[in-house]
Amino acid sequence: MRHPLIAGNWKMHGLRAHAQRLAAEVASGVPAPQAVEVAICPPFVHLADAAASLAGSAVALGAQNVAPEAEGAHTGEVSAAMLADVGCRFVIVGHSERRQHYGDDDALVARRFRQAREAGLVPILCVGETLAEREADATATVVARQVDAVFAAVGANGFGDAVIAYEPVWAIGTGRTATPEQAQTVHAALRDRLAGHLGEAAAGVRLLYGGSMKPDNAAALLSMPDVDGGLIGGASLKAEDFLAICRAAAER
Ligand SMILES: O=C[C@H](O)COP(=O)(O)O
Repeated sequence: MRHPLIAGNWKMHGLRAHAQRLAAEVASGVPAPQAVEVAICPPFVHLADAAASLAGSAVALGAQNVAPEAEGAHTGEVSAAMLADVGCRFVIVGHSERRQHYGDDDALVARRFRQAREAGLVPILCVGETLAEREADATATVVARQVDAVFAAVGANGFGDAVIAYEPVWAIGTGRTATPEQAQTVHAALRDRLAGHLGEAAAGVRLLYGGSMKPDNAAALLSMPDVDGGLIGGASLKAEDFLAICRAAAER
C-alpha cells in the first residue's frame, strides 16, 4: 500500500510573516503521519523560517526547484546540498511553469533530478501535457517522454524513492480539473511506463495529481487506485483548504 502524499507548492506567493504563519498552521492541524505524509514547498527565501515553524511536527519541507550543478560559480542558483542542509526532504523538479517559461527542457530537468538524488532529496518530478497536446491525443506520448528522459540520465537505480506528479498544464491554476477518470487513465499509463524501467518496483512509486485540486474535488480524485496524493498550488495557500485536502487523503 502506497503512503499518500500531499505537497503544497506555494509558488511565488507570500511574504515572510505569511510563510511563518501558514507553516505553523499546517503543522498544528495536520492528520496523523501514518495516514498521510504532508509537505510544504515555500519559496527559497522562506525555507529557513518554514523549517523553524515546522520543527517537531510531522510536516516535511520541500523546495520548488534545484540547481542542475552541485556547486560553484552559478550566480542565483541554489544547490541540492543547500536545500538538504536547510531541512528539505523534497524538491519539485520540472514543474510545467519552469518548462514553459524558464527553459527547463527534459535534459535540464534530468540534471536537476540527478542533483536532488545525489544530495539525498526526494524529487517530485512533474510531467503533463498542454491542452494542444491533449487535443492531439499525445498525452501518453508526452508524459512517457518526460519520464524516459529522467531514466536515460539516472538509470533505474538512480530513481530511488522519487515521486511523480501528473499535472495537466490545462488544469493548473485554471479551476479546470481533470476528471478522476482522466487522471486515473494517465496515472495508469505512467505506472506502465515506470514498470518498463523499474519492473515490479513501479507498484511502489507514488503518483500525485496536480491541477486545481481543492477540498471539494480532492476525495474523488484521491479515490482513484493510482492517484496516491496531490501537488496542490492555489489551495495550499490557505491552511484550512490545504488541511481539508490532507484529511481527504488520510481518509481515502
Ligand atoms: O504545483 C502545483 C500545481 O501547479 C497545481 O496548481 P493549482 O492547484 O493552483 O492548479
